[in-house]
Amino acid sequence: MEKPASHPKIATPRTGLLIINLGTPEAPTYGAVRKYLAEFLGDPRVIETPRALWLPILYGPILTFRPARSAKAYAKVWNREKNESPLTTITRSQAEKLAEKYGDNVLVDWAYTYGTPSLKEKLQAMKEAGCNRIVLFALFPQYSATSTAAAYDKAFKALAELRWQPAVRTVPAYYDNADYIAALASSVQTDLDQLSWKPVKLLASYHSIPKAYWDKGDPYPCHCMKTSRLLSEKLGLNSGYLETSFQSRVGPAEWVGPYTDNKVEELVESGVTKLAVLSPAFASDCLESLEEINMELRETFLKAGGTHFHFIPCLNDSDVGMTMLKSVADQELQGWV
Ligand SMILES: C=CC1=C(C)c2cc3[nH]c(cc4nc(cc5[nH]c(cc1n2)c(C)c5CCC(=O)O)C(CCC(=O)O)=C4C)c(C)c3C=C
Ligand SMILES: [Fe+2]
Ligand SMILES: [Fe+2]
Repeated sequence: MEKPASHPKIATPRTGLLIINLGTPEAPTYGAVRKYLAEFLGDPRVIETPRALWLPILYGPILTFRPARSAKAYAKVWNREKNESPLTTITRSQAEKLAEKYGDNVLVDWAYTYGTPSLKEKLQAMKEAGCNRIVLFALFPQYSATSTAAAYDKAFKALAELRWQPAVRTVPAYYDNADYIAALASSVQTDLDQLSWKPVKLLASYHSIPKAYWDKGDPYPCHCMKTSRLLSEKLGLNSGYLETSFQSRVGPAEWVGPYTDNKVEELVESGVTKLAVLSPAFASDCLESLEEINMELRETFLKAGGTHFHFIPCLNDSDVGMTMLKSVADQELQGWV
């Protein structure tokens, strides 16, 4: 048999853990947001409309008008000190804290489905660092084709370009994982204990998806409902104290409801003046929690007649959050470390 001209380099074998978040623009500017939205909204996992119909709309009105509006929103929450999006600050910190927890046993890194650092560059770097086994961990607690599958699809596309692929495992959604529910419950309890007032209601607001995707079998809304139910049970709340709603809808089509802004107005009408809101669909605070909930929704609630509003931050890089993320990752690392 003919031998190759030279053998491929063989690094010391290692196991890698790549945490994946959605992605974010590189600057709160029209150009940077346009670039980010073009990649994100160009993904058929996110917008399923046939390309021939969707692309003229995307590259016409959407990418002409939306970047300005979104850039303004990003500017309100931008991390000025580090000149980066809050999603980047938090996701990086989550990866650093996981790396500390695993020490030399696992090479931990992070990447985005859309934008930079990309899955392609990080998978390539991990392979070059000797990772012959890689666990991909999409941080979305509830599964959706639009978030979880989109992330893993992008990773597999990058792997398809490698001649010598690592062995790969993917972390499943953890919407009902006991450690996730316990971490959420602990963060809610800690926050509520620090308030000088008691909320009349607790609202769990999840990012929505188009209703048609649910009708076609995306389990995301069911996962959200289950997270809410388990959280309510874990906290020992009276039935109906924790309500669930969906935010961040885009465009005129029907999305899964009830819509958070309508829900909040209804709550005020029914006499709820003190409200606490959490965002269990995000592992890390982002534009949708920091601006849409903590700024816009707060204003909606107060304008409608509410008196007290509190936003409970996402688990982020908190101690309970990091212990939970490690426990979820550990399940897929079994036998590899
Ligand atoms: C239009 C289709 C969209 C679907 C479907 C969708 C699903 C979805 N998104 C997240 C998580 C995040 N989305 C974020 C921002 C964001 N989402 C959309 C659209 C869809 N999302 C847009 C256009 C944007 C950008 C902001 C805007 O212009 O309004 C973010 C925040 C990112 C950040 O930079 O901070 C997150 C996180 C999930 C979990 C999900 C499905 C379950
Ligand atoms: Fe989104
Ligand atoms: Fe939004």
